[in-house]
Amino acid sequence: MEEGKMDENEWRYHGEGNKSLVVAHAQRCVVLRFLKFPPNRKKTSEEIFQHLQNIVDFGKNVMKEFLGENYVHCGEVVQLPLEFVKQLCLKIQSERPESRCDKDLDTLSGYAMCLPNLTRLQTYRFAEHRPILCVEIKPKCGFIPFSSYVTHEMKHKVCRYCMHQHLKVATGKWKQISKYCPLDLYSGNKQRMHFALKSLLQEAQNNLKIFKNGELIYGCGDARSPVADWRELAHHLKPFFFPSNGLASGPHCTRAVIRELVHVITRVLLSSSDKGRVGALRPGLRGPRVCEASPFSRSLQRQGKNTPERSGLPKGCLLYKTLQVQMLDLLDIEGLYPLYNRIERYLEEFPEQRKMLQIDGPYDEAFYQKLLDLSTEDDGTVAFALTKVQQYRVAMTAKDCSIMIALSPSLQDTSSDQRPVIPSSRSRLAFSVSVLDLDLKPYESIPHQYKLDSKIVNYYSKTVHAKDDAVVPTRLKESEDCTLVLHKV
Ligand SMILES: O=P(O)(O)O[C@@H]1[C@@H](OP(=O)(O)O)[C@H](OP(=O)(O)O)[C@H](O)[C@H](OP(=O)(O)O)[C@H]1OP(=O)(O)O
Ligand SMILES: Nc1ncnc2c1ncn2[C@@H]1O[C@H](COP(=O)(O)OP(=O)(O)OP(=O)(O)O)[C@@H](O)[C@H]1O
Repeated sequence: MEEGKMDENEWRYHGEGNKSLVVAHAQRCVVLRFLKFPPNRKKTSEEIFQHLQNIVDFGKNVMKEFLGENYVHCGEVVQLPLEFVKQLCLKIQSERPESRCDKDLDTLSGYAMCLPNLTRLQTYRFAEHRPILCVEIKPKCGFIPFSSYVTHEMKHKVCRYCMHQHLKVATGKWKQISKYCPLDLYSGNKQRMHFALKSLLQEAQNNLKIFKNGELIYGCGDARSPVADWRELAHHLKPFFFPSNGLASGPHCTRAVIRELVHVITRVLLSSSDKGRVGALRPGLRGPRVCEASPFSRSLQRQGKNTPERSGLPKGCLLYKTLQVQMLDLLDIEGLYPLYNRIERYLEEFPEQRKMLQIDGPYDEAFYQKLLDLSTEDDGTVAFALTKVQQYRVAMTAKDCSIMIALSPSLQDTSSDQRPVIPSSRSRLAFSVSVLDLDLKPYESIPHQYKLDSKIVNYYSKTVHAKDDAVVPTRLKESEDCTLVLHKV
């Protein structure tokens, strides 16, 4: 990056989350990722540099090890001219969703991360004119806790995502409950995965975005005003998936194109890359494979089938690896919180030890090695508490990351396209899979997680489950066939 020649007009607003804002270069396949902070919570430039460097180091030394070289793009910290950042901030302000404007872009430090633009990933000499489709999925936590510290029985039956949905709707974050259940996506069972992906397409919330040639074409621009127009989406998808039923327009064509998308994404998600040392992580215990709140499993229950066919994920695929990292949450927040308190008490007595405990980094090889200790026998030491707390932070990071799938028509001549390909009705699609938002969750957020967990479960138990016993839930009427739920257009 030639910092002296930075021109804000060459960059455009790309997207943002709760903690960072991303701008994309108009021509080159790179993005800048800036940190965001609540107004008045200003950090020093040195603190911001260190925070960003920690993100890069954590990606390199921990997440690349767990998830594999090919899936993780760590980027680098760059220093930008302050005038450029100031002008850029002014330029993009009007494009920011209102719901994200409670935090301001950091314009004072001049530091940002420079990363490949994963929505336009051109790693292997793509022909410039070839369209690129990119599907971003934030799958969230894919397992039901198996820890014996769990006190709420409901947590052994219903997954956190499905419970949280009800609280989110009650607090106005989203308008309606999604039929998506992460356990369906992580099941490895194609039928369940198709159902999960269709559910995401029906109610994207912040779990699904689709980009075409780097532009957001589907999913949430603004968290509070999602648009779900399948006809328009199908129109965008036609260069990639010509409907196999031969129809060029109309609702049947739309549905056929969407179905193709779902099938291709499922195949890509099940594809494997052998890299990554996730073999080192074998939590062993597993909770139930099915969430009782998932409309898919409810539908099976009604048909008298209690558990769907076992499929399981192939060991090399990104979903499998991500799930293994999520399962580093061995004790659940209920078992973890007392250990956090043990560290807090220790730090009260020996505040100078914080650095030595590596709570705020460095996230180096030594930090990674300690994460591999999966023992759950508490010997009462601070060392044990620390290992479990750090594993929990890493697990929470994997529960909140996103998966980016880039698809592009492949040339017939395979020698010029080294990426793996997947057949579709229109052409063969070269694809790449990456993971993003791998910022280690802060130590300080543990008390918040503890409170939130209890709030989610209590709300679900008191309101939803009580009602559930009495009446059939509105989200799943008897007539609904879960395997074929398609949005009417
Ligand atoms: O707690 P959750 O499950 O609601 O997850 C938060 C996300 O909400 P979601 O459930 O995806 O709607 C939340 O996403 P949104 O800002 O709501 O889009 C953030 O990703 C948040 O992470 P952080 O505090 O920014 O590091 C996430 O918080 P963490 O719990 O991952 O720290
Ligand atoms: N390298 C990248 N290439 C393309 N798009 C990206 C890249 N990194 C981030 N984005 C886009 O920017 C959005 C926000 O980025 P990111 O998820 O890192 O923000 P965040 O604030 O850390 O998220 P969260 O709300 O989960 O804390 C992503 O959802 C994605 O659409």
